[in-house]
Amino acid sequence: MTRDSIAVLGAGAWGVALANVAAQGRTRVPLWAHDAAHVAALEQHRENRRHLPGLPLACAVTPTADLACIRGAEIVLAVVPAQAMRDVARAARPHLADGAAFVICAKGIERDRRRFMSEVVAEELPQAKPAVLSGPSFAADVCKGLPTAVTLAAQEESLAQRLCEALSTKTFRPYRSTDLLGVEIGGAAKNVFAIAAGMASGRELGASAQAALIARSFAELTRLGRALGARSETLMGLSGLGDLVLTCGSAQSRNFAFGQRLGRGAAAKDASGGKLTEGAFTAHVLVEMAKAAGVEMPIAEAVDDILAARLSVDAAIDALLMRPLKAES
Ligand SMILES: NC(=O)C1=CN([C@@H]2O[C@H](COP(=O)(O)OP(=O)(O)OC[C@H]3O[C@@H](n4cnc5c(N)ncnc54)[C@H](OP(=O)(O)O)[C@@H]3O)[C@@H](O)[C@H]2O)C=CC1
Ligand SMILES: O=C(CO)COP(=O)(O)O
Repeated sequence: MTRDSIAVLGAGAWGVALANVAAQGRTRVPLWAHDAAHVAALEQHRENRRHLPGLPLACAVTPTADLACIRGAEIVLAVVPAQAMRDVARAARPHLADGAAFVICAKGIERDRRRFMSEVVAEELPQAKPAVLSGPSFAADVCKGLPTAVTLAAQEESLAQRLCEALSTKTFRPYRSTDLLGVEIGGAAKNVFAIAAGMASGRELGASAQAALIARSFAELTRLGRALGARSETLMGLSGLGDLVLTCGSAQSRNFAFGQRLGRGAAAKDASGGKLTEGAFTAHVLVEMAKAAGVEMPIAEAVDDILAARLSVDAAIDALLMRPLKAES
């Protein structure tokens, strides 16, 4: 049986990790990067020294700066930062085959137009079948072949199943879903909550506070997800609770590490360490969406207020602790 052909857009840490997954059982996996110098470096070193040092590209992975590399691909994995997804999807439009699966692997919400990634793809790539891959999965873990499970959602269950088959390996295990929005909400929101968890760690608030923050973050995520039509089992699954627990509990997460630096007193503009922190881009639009849906998200709001310098970390902690006592929900 021939396997579906796969091309990957975006050659950062996650793009490389997923290209290596796709390379298993395939002889050629194009890996597109927007920067020709980056492509030359990938070809020369056979690794991404900036974003994923020490973890080599699989032999079948072919770096290229030519977007036409997606021509003929049955599955395209879109692994660029969320705020770049629209431009990349638009540029991909003339090259993408009719009916190809366009799998969103970014975790975030478009700030300017307040759109989920699946909405961006629907607007820019009418010929594509959108899908979403998300869940607890650090790129380095996946590249090292450590066991990982994710959710892979498409509108048609048969497509979700086909995508799971195309991407599963001995150690990378996708579970299928048809709840695209639920998967997207979990992936986008957990990055914002990971910043909050990192701040608590940076302020040394203790393990009890850390657990409370994760549980109350999950309550916020669930409230918003339900209001927007996500399914409970999705929110409680790998892409919701699973990724929230991973990202809020590990300094391996860039969002958590960013929050930790904020908690230790760094200014927001200096706290990323030069790394992509999707939660910082998503916090405000997430809060706006919650307000529009009439959903309370005090932890997400605190993160947004701190990032916009409307509130200090200590004032945000005090404000959260002084909220009126209420029933747990
Ligand atoms: N890393 C991980 O473990 C995981 C990441 N993700 C998600 O995957 C997405 C990508 O993250 P990740 O790969 O880790 O990030 P990285 O920062 O490692 O890589 C991002 C890549 O995208 C490139 N890029 C930046 N702007 C554009 C643009 N306008 N057009 C095309 N390419 C661009 C960057 O190039 P340059 O270096 O030139 O800026 C870089 O190669 C994020 O949404 C993240 O949340 C999801 C699961 C796991
Ligand atoms: O999404 C991730 C793990 O599932 C990666 O998290 P960070 O972007 O915070 O590093």
